[in-house]
Amino acid sequence: MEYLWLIIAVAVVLVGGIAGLVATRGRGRSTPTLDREGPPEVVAPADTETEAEPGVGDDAAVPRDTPTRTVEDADLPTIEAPAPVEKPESTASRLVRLRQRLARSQSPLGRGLLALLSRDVIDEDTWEEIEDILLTADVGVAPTQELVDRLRTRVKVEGSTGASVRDILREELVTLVDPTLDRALHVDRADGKPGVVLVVGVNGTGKTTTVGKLARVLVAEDKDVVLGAADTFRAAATEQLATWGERVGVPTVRGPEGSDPASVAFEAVKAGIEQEADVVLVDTAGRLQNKAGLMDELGKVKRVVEKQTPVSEVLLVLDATTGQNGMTQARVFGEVVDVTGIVLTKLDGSAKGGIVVAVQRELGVPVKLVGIGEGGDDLAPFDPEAFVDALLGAESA
Ligand SMILES: Nc1nc2c(ncn2[C@@H]2O[C@H](COP(=O)(O)OP(=O)(O)OP(=O)(O)O)[C@@H](O)[C@H]2O)c(=O)[nH]1
Repeated sequence: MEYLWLIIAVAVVLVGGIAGLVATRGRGRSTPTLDREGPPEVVAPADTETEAEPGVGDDAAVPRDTPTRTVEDADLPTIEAPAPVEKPESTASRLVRLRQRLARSQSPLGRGLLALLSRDVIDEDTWEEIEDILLTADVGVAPTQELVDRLRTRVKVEGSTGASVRDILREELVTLVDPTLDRALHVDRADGKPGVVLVVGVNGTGKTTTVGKLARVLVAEDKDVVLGAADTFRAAATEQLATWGERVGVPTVRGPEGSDPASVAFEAVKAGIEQEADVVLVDTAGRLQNKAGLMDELGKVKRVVEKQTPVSEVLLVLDATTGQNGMTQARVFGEVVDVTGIVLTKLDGSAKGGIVVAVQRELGVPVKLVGIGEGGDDLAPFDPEAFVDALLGAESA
C-alpha cells in the first residue's frame, strides 16, 4: 500500500513538471530564453501603436531579420588618432623672444631718448623733444613730467658722459615702470579648490587669444587647467577657445550661443572643482554698449562663480595699439570690477610701450603679462627690467 502511494506521488510530480515546462515555452514569446535548437522566433507585436510604456529590454523598433554577420563582414568603426598635444615653450625662452620683439617695435621710445640725452648740449629744445617722445609713446602727462624732472636733475648733477646717461635713463625708466609691484599671477589652488581667473576686456583686444596662450603657459608649468567659454556673445569665440584648449589637451566648458555667460562660468568652475584642476580660466564677453550693462554682466559672472570659490585674479586685457581708447576702457572696467592685473596685448605691433606706465597709474594695478604676437607662445610675464632693456636695445644689465 505504501508503495502504491509513493508511485502515485511520483506520477503527480512528473505530470506537474511536464505541464510547467510546456507553459514556460509558451511564454517564451514575451520573455526570451536561450533556445539551443534553432534561431529564436521573431514575433511581431500584435499592435505597434500600443499606448503602453516601454519596458526594460523592449526594442525601440521591430527587429529586422538580418542575416548573421561574421567579424570579417562587419564594418568596424574607424578610430581617429587624437591630435598630438603640443608642448608649450618654457618661460625662459619666451623672455628672450620678448626682448627681441620689443627691441624691434619700441626703438623710437628707448633709443630716441638715449640719442637726445647723449647730445653734447642738452638745451630746452632737447628737453621738449624728450617730452614729445614720451607723450607720443603714451607714457601720459604726469609720468612724463616726473621723468623729465628727475632726468634734468640727475643729468645736471651726475654729468652727461656717454655711459652714465644710459645708466641714468635705464634706472629712471625702471623706477617709472615700478619694479616693486607684485606681478605674480594668483593661479594656485586654495582651500582644496582651483584658482579662478576671470579674463575681461573689450572684444577684439585679444581676450580669447590671451586665455588660450595663458592656458599654454600654465600647462608648461604642469598645471591642470579648465577653460570656461563665457564669451557666449560670439559663437566663433567659443570655438576659438576650444581649439586653443585642444591643442594643449585642456577641456573647455561651453554653452550655446547667446546663453547666460554666468551659467557657463559657474559650470566651468564646478567642473574645475570636480576634476580637482589647479586653475579655471574664464573668458568673458566685453561688450561696452553701456557701463550699466557691462557692470550687470560681469558682476553676475563674478557673484555666481563666488558661490563656489573666490575669484583669485581678474585680468583686464588691453590692446597696446589703441592708445587713449585703451585708457578709457581701463577706466570703465576698473570701475565695474576689481581688476587685479593687466594684460597688454599687441605690444609687438606698437611703438607705444609707454602705455604700460599710464595704465598702471590709472588703475593702480600692475601689468602682469604682455602679448608679443599672434603665436601660441607669444605671451610673457611682464618684467620691468627686461622691458626697459628692450626699449634701450641693451643686453641684460
Ligand atoms: N600682433 C598681435 N596680435 C594679437 C595679440 N593678441 C591677440 N592678437 C590678435 O588679435 C585679434 C583678436 O584677438 P581675440 O582673442 O579674438 O580677441 P577677443 O578680445 O577675444 O575678441 P572676441 O573674440 O571678439 O571677444 C586676433 O587676430 C589675435 O590673433 C598680440 O599680442 N599680438
